[in-house]
Amino acid sequence: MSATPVVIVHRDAEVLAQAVAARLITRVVDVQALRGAAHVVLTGGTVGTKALAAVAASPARAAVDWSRVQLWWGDERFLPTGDPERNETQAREALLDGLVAEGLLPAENIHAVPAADTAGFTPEESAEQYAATLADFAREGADVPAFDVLLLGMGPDGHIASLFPGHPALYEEKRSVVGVHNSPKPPPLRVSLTLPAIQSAAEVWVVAAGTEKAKVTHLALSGAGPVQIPAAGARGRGRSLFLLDRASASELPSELAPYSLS
Ligand SMILES: O=C(O)[C@H](O)[C@@H](O)[C@H](O)[C@H](O)COP(=O)(O)O
Repeated sequence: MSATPVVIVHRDAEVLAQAVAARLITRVVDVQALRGAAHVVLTGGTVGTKALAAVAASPARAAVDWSRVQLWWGDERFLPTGDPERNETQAREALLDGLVAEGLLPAENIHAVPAADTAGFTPEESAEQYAATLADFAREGADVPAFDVLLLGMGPDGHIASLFPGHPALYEEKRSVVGVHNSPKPPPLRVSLTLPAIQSAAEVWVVAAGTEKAKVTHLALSGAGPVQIPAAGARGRGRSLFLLDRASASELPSELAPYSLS
């Protein structure tokens, strides 16, 4: 796990989304120049979805070889296929369906978490199926693919993916994916990558905006434990980034974001 996250603060949520999009395109282009294929883990939430829309609108997206990008999700809301509240549906609308329609992204590169109408009746069944698909693409000896970049939104309580403060999923050490019940953020049933799966990624980027995230951003960056503040466990093997707007960074002491705050 990488040590100290790098904090980058942008003027507002709009600029943040544009900057995340530019950074994502560049990261995928760099990975593809080295290895050809890239594994990208998407997030639900406002900034994450806005960033995908910004990728869709960017002429630089043509620099990516989408046929060699495998797309995953860090978590999913356990709802039927096509439900507008599914993270998959929102990402498809923002970016993925357009890329597929243009013939750039093969539909089979989109690895959605199995929906409530296809996975049987429980989030656990969906989690098991998703874990099996991840394992199919894993490197030898691992249970998930070598994620090149893993995006995470962050809730005002410090949750990332569908890992909520104090929930049993945070203690999971073996499985890569778990079913989640009683989520405080609707809907109550969800499916989530676990911390070990998240922390196996080469790069983990937390994207957050708004004053309601300011307190928890500070806690996540100042030594809190991941059971109390899951975002404190948002660390990649190589690099961890907190990509923020000024509002969410407003309670950070200047030593945590020395150059970006105005
Ligand atoms: O399915 C979800 O709801 C998430 O993936 C969740 O972890 C989200 O990313 C955060 O709650 C931030 O969401 P906002 O950016 O909308 O606050």
